[in-house]
Amino acid sequence: MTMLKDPSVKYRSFPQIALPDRQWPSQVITKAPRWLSTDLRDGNQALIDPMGAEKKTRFFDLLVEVGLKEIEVGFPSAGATEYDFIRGLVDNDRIPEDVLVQVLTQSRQDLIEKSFESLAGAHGAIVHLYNAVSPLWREVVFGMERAEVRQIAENGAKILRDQAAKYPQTKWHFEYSPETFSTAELDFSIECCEAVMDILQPTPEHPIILNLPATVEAATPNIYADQIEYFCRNLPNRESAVISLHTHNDRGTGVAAAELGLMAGADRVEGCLFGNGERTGNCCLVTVALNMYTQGVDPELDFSDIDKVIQTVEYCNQLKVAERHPYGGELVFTAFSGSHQDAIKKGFAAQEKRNDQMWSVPYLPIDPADLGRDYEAVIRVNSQSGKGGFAWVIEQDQGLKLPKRMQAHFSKHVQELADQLGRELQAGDIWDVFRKAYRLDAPQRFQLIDWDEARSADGSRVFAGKIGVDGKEQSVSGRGKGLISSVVATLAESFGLSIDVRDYAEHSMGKDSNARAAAYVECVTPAGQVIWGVGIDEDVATASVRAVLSAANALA
Ligand SMILES: CC(=O)SCCNC(=O)CCNC(=O)[C@H](O)C(C)(C)COP(=O)(O)OP(=O)(O)OC[C@H]1O[C@@H](n2cnc3c(N)ncnc32)[C@H](O)[C@@H]1OP(=O)(O)O
Ligand SMILES: CC(C)C(=O)C(=O)O
Ligand SMILES: [Mg+2]
Repeated sequence: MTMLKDPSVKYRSFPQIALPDRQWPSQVITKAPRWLSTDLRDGNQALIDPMGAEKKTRFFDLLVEVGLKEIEVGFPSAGATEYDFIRGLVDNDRIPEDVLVQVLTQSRQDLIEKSFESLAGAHGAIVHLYNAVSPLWREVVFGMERAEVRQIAENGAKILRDQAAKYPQTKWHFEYSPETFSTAELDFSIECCEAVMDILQPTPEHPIILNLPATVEAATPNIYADQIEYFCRNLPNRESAVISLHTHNDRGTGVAAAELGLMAGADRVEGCLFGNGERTGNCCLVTVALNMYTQGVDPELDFSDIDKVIQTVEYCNQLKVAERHPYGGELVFTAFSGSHQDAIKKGFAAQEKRNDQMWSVPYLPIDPADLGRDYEAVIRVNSQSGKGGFAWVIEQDQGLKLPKRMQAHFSKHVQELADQLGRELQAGDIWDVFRKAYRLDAPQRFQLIDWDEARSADGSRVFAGKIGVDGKEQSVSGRGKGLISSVVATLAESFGLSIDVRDYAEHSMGKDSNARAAAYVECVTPAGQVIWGVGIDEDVATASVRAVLSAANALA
């Protein structure tokens, strides 16, 4: 088998929805929807090894901590593991007052009874009934016509109603999913939902949740939005229903579909953290929530320690969160490439200068600190990196703020090593290159031992130093207009070294009393060779003497 030249002989395009006056494209998401996590149900049913009680409990606690108020905790009729976990939550009083747990059931008497039994005694709970409604499922799975499929829903709804009456100590809520909604005829989905509503008699005060799944994502997300808007506009007694979205990610647009579905009038979103779930997964709740957050809308979910969330999710699912997963992936705030690094570095500097709260840094749609991430990993270095990146790393790692022109000079050294090693460079690698490139480690030909300075009546300065020259101490001196020029003069007079200082910069490293200073000199030889020297010392003046000697050592 190979891919077909004409796939239309095998696959049909999805038909457009007749909704010429659609309103959703001009809507904006301005508030958080109701969220439901189905990690412990849809997510769990898709795992290689479904969670046991210990993992489910950890996940449940995490969801509560993140702020989920509706949590689908399982499929109680699936077996003892599920049932016991859910009963345990109730019996051990693990469900906070403001949290509703939800369970899923097929429309079968024994399964529904088991589901109610699992939750009886909870302060409140949602029982979620589903049956597939689309033509393929009707034909292949049920072998039924429309009316018979609607009857499945009606039968289930009646059992829900009767079971709820049997356990009056719990405040029951009902959810109905016309499973495969997105591939079904809209009028038939509405017909089934209406039939269920007729039996369960929801009111605006006690509405039913109608969950409209893209069980298998089959079209572009605008089609799903059209379907949701059409459904909302044509459902009788709309005000007695909470419209819920349940998207899957088969085409990679589960999040987009949920967002457009909200614009189309939905009230609630079902999904999983980091998009676990059947096949390509459910809509990722973290992404939808943080997309909202980066538009200035409070999602009412807290991901301020996202790494902790990931740790628990990975442990419970035994699946890794991908490195490039929106917001959570290990690499999503990391730039390796030079032009991105340059822009980010400038962005941080501009942000600091502006000193206001508005976030506006190139290539970073969100402040990593809001998610509990530090800035260390924002720039990482390999052969694709540029001077801004190297300078950032050395500033973060060593507190050295290289002058702009020196960054370009240093860059050549780092690039050479990156190409040579063909791997990412760690901060330690870059610091090694720096020390070597600017001759910071002994032995060097000229080594500063001690120095002093005197001022003459004419304002000139006399540098008097003890310098180790090839390991032997030598007393030398020279006169200049300032400290640096007097050291340059000393080098010329005592060793015949001729250099011109073209640029000089210094800064303190750190703020406390142990702070050191760094000095940088850009020198030119009579032959036009450009040399950078670096000096680091507790004393700023000594740092500049060292910087000149570091340059001189390049000529030694
Ligand atoms: C889109 C979704 O995610 S739906 C949720 C899916 N999740 C799960 O299935 C996980 C938990 N499921 C289970 O543990 C089991 O499937 C159980 C306990 C629910 C049922 O087990 P079993 O009855 O042994 O098997 P199975 O699931 O194959 O049942 C298939 C039968 O249910 C029928 N069925 C399927 N869905 C429904 C439904 N929503 N309502 C009523 N009957 C249904 C099928 O038509 C089929 O009937 P048939 O035997 O007459 O052909
Ligand atoms: C049971 C339903 C809601 C489901 O998971 C789906 O259709 O994807
Ligand atoms: Mg699903």
